[in-house]
Amino acid sequence: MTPPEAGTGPHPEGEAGPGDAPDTSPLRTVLVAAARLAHRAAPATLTGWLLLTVAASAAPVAAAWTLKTVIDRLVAGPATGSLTAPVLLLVGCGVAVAVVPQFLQYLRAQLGRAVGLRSQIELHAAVDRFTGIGPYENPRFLDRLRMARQYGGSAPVDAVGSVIGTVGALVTLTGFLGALALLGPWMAAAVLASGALVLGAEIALSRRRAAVAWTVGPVERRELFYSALLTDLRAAKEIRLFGLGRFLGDRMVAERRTSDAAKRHMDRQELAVQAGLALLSALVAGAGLLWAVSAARSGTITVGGVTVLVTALPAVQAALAGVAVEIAMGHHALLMFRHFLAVTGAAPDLPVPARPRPVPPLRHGVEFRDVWFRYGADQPWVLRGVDLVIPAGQAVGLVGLNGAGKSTLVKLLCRFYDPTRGQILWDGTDLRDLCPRELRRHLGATFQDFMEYDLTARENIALGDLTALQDPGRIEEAARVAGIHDRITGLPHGYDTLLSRIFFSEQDKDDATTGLVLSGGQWQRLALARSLIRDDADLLVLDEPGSGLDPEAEYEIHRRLRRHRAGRAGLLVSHRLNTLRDADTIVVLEDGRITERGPHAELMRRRGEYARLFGLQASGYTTPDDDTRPLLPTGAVGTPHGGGGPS
Ligand SMILES: Nc1ncnc2c1ncn2[C@@H]1O[C@H](COP(=O)(O)OP(=O)(O)OP(=O)(O)O)[C@@H](O)[C@H]1O
Repeated sequence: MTPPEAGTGPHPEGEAGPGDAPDTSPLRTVLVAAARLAHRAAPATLTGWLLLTVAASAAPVAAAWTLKTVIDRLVAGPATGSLTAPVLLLVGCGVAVAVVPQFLQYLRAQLGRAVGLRSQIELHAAVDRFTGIGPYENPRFLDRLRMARQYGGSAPVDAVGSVIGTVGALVTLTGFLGALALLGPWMAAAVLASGALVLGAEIALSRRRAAVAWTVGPVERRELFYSALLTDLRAAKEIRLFGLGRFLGDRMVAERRTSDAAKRHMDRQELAVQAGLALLSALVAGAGLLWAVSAARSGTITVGGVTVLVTALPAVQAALAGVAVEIAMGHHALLMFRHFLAVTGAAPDLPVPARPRPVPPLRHGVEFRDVWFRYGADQPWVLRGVDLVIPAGQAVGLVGLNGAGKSTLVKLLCRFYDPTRGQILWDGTDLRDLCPRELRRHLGATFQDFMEYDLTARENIALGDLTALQDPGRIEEAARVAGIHDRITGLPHGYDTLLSRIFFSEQDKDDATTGLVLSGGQWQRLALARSLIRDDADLLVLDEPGSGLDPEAEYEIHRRLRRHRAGRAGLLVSHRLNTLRDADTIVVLEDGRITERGPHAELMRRRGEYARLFGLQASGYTTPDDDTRPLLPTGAVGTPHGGGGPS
């Protein structure tokens, strides 16, 4: 059989996956999306922030002009009018300048919290929409996801804040620039020119900052990986045993040095540009001050005019610099927010029909029809033309060497990926035409790399079907079949014992029973119970369900599972061939191809790969002199017996 030419998935091989598309959406669109997110999160807070900012920005301008009036009236004498109203206005402006920033700070923090929460909800909803697990294996997508999580909450507030800040700065700027233009037009022009320079430089810097953040992303991810390894409990044993602490620590430090070097280079560029701009502003302000003093001496402007100039000059410069910084910050925030939009707006990883067909209870079986699969266009074929039927009510055992493609076949069956070529049919309907969520409700599955949840024993089991949370009977029944019921009832709080090393609350600290941890095999039984809780599952998929169990426990569990499986389809993967011997059909997968199939006895008679592996395993357990009869029950792991057994 020759391999097919191309993929048929939603992202034909070689094309970008979800969230992979380059960042090309116009910044205006990104800004509108950021403002909409902020508005969805806290509309009243956003409006309050905008109004107060305008008020706070107008106050210094009003104060400067009022001060000019007060000084000019003081200099000219009482005949020029009363001082009460302007002084009261001056006091009012002073109070506003002092108090409003505190409220602004509160409103910004409040908006930050609301947007942070909203963005987390929307991000997780977007990720939850992915049907398969392919995106999690795409490093580019993972980087984007990390950026989306990091900036999804803060970037919209920064972006909207920069617009509001710019509006505020423009209010101040217009007021003072008017004063400057009236008193010294050339000075206004010089200040504006230097402001434009600052603005251009800040935007260029912000582009550069965003590019640096994106390039150091993978470096930071590797650093995090090494750092997490160094503090991971599971890694701690090997790290100590093999003396890897220094080696991993050095790698972590090397990655940090690389990212630090890139950031330091960026900081130095920023320092040089900003120091130059600050010097330019200082020179312009100095020249303006000299001119104001000499103009007052010659009587061109009044003393009040000088005060307005002295206030306006730095205020205009500060406002211009403020506008530049706000725009640059907003620009940077928008560039970062694109990652969030790329994730939340990502195309589906696998195609889901607009009107999926209902998933009926399995009546005939699941069929793999000429299934070819590889993880990417540049990867080798993992499954090569697999034809396989798992009939309803029957068990199929799947056997093969490491890397033969067994777990991949299981992943396709759960529709975590679609076949690159060929079809998987549920009672004749392509899995791609069914609703994935509904399909999975018909499956019970235990994976090789099962999860250990830091939750109570009850929750650990009920996660397989949340409706069971209120039904202790179902949880206990699943635990019994998985052979973990007795162990759980012996725990300090029975099914309510927290299985975790994490303290979830302050009270937990004083509870000696918190932090209880099960053995590997016991965790595996819990995972098995989790998949068995779906008592209405039509298809049970067990990928190495007993790899962590002792032989007696595995024998016992397989005996119970046989009863539990009765009437439903099952796909059982195991390297311990003896546990599969009573499957209706055993299938041997070699390098992605099915090379043998049939019941145990027939395969043993055929003396092919299955018989060879079975014999190898059996001879590893017994020697001609061994007498195992009293030690293990009939049919237990490692004591193959019966017709067709190894000779
Ligand atoms: N996410 C992945 N991306 C790329 N290649 C993968 C991925 N997962 C598995 N593979 C490759 O696919 C092949 C089959 O792997 P699979 O896990 O299906 O084998 P298996 O038969 O279950 O092996 P084992 O008995 O060791 O569990 C292997 O060569 C593996 O390297």
